[in-house]
Amino acid sequence: MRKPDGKIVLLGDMNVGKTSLLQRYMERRFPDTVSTVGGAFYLKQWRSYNISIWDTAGREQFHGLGSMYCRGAVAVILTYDVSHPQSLAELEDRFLGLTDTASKDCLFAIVGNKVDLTEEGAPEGREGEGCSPRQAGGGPTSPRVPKQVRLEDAMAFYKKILKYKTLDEKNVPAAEQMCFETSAKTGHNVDLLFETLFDMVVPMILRQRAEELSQTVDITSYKPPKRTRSGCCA
Ligand SMILES: Nc1nc2c(ncn2[C@@H]2O[C@H](COP(=O)(O)OP(=O)(O)OP(=O)(O)O)[C@@H](O)[C@H]2O)c(=O)[nH]1
Ligand SMILES: [Mg+2]
Repeated sequence: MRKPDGKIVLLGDMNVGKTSLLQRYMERRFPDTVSTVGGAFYLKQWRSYNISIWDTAGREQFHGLGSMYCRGAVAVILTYDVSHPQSLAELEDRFLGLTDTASKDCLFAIVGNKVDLTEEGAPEGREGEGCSPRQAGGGPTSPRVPKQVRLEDAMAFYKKILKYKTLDEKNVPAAEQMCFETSAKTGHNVDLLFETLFDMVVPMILRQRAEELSQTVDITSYKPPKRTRSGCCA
């Protein structure tokens, strides 16, 4: 298997729908999930590049693994549940620090999932596609509730991330481009999320490759230093 050219990591509290988002995108379905243990990854070929997408466990007991998964990541998807404000707060309190090991120009996407549960939710055109009978997280008849987390709150968090990373707003994608509301259940905005990120990380992968090449020593042009009689180098 060829080494992946870049790594994208999904982070967020348990139950926000990280595994479901990834399965919706990669397998085009919304199956029952079990709470993730440790982490798992999918490989996605995008143009001529291999991108690994890592699904991590949101459960507190696996927290320590998060920074390991983030090592060298070109993008991190910070996921919350639009019907649970605490899940957005957790991103700042518990998950942002885990991204310190990511690549220095790592991109951040903030994703509010389960928008189908809310009154403003996504159209359910793809409802039922590949769904299993349990349909956890609310079936077609479940009452819709007002959205608990506004997109503006996610955008404010994005700006806090830029501050935390001491990044200049002018040099990074705008909050409007990087904050998404999705539904793994209906598929709303799921392709848009992943494919926007893939397109954004390709130039980063190329830049990283160029940097690696420039750091490679060309041994054919290497000239050994002259030796003096005492055996020291001149
Ligand atoms: N209504 C609705 N339910 C969802 C959606 N995404 C996930 N769920 C449900 O939410 C629950 C948790 O989903 P997971 O994808 O397992 O959540 P997770 O973030 O991977 O959780 P951990 O692995 O424990 O960190 C499951 O019952 C899913 O069916 C969504 O977009 N809408
Ligand atoms: Mg999971």
